[in-house]
Amino acid sequence: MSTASPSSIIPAADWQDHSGAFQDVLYHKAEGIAKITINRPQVRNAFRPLTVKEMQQALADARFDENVGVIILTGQGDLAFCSGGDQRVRGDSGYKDDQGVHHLNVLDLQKDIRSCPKPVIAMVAGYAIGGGHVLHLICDLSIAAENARFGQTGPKVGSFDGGFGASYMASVVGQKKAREIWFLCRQYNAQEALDMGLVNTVVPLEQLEQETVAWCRQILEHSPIALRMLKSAFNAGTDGQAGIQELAGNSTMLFYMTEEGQEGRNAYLEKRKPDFGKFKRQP
Ligand SMILES: CC(C)(COP(=O)(O)OP(=O)(O)OC[C@H]1O[C@@H](n2cnc3c(N)ncnc32)[C@H](O)[C@@H]1OP(=O)(O)O)[C@@H](O)C(=O)NCCC(=O)NCCSC(=O)CCC(=O)c1ccccc1C(=O)O
Repeated sequence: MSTASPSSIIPAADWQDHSGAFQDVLYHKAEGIAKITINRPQVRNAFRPLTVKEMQQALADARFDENVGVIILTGQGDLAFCSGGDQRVRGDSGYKDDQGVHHLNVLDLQKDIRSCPKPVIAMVAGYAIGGGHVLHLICDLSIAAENARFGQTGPKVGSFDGGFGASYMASVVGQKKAREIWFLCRQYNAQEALDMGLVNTVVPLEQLEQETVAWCRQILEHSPIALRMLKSAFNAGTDGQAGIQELAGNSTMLFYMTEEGQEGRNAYLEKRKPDFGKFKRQP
């Protein structure tokens, strides 16, 4: 079983361990909150293909667990949220797994986070750099500790994220700032990140989880369907056809839940003509 290294962040919930056989990830649940923690502090929580695969598995579990309403994504320890792809296993066309197969599977994880119908909150202590910065960026909310530092390194290390990392970043911080972040590869402190709208709030390191869990508890008081619709509505504006598909899929789900939608199914199964005449045409 995975173990956690010491941290000065005060635990804020009675977390139950669901890490199972995960090697690179810790996975906990409490009070309707799922917490996915990248557990590779020795490399500032850089991800390798296995890390990403386990994060996808944990995220899928959280998505399909009816008792979970909100998901926290974080990194183990005080020093880093995530420092991006593990450069030690970077091959010539992606990141190598134990079999030597090359992956860029963090792109799949990004899509999973965007399309998860539950709010995903990045809880950031220390560095969120490179692909790690993109991970926090694409979360619905980001809560930063005072020691958080943000930035891209792609053009320095021979990489770039031309997907969410470019266009979605520009929609969050503006075109000029996004180009500055990528072209100059500077690091930004938590206050600077707050000022440019990259994070929602900044708190002392020790209080990071308390604040994040307080936000989760407040979200959990609210309508799951309203939250789901809002997330997909926000994504529809930024995530292209995939974003529109999510919003449309949620509309279909809501229609299935109506008597009118069910009349079509029932009529088919009962081999009769559907009676849609009994339903009002709303103005
Ligand atoms: C994060 C740092 C700024 C932290 O600095 P510091 O606190 O001084 O610690 P260090 O002494 O540098 O690091 C400690 C220890 O960790 C190792 N380490 C840190 N980061 C990595 C890493 N990313 N890979 C491998 N190892 C790492 C470091 O070497 C040290 O080990 P020792 O054994 O003690 O030497 C600083 O560490 C730093 O700048 N790190 C590198 C950041 C970086 O450039 N990351 C990669 C960016 S590229 C990327 O993430 C691509 C991701 C991707 O898969 C992708 C693919 C396709 C499209 C888009 C993407 C995408 O961007 O998402």
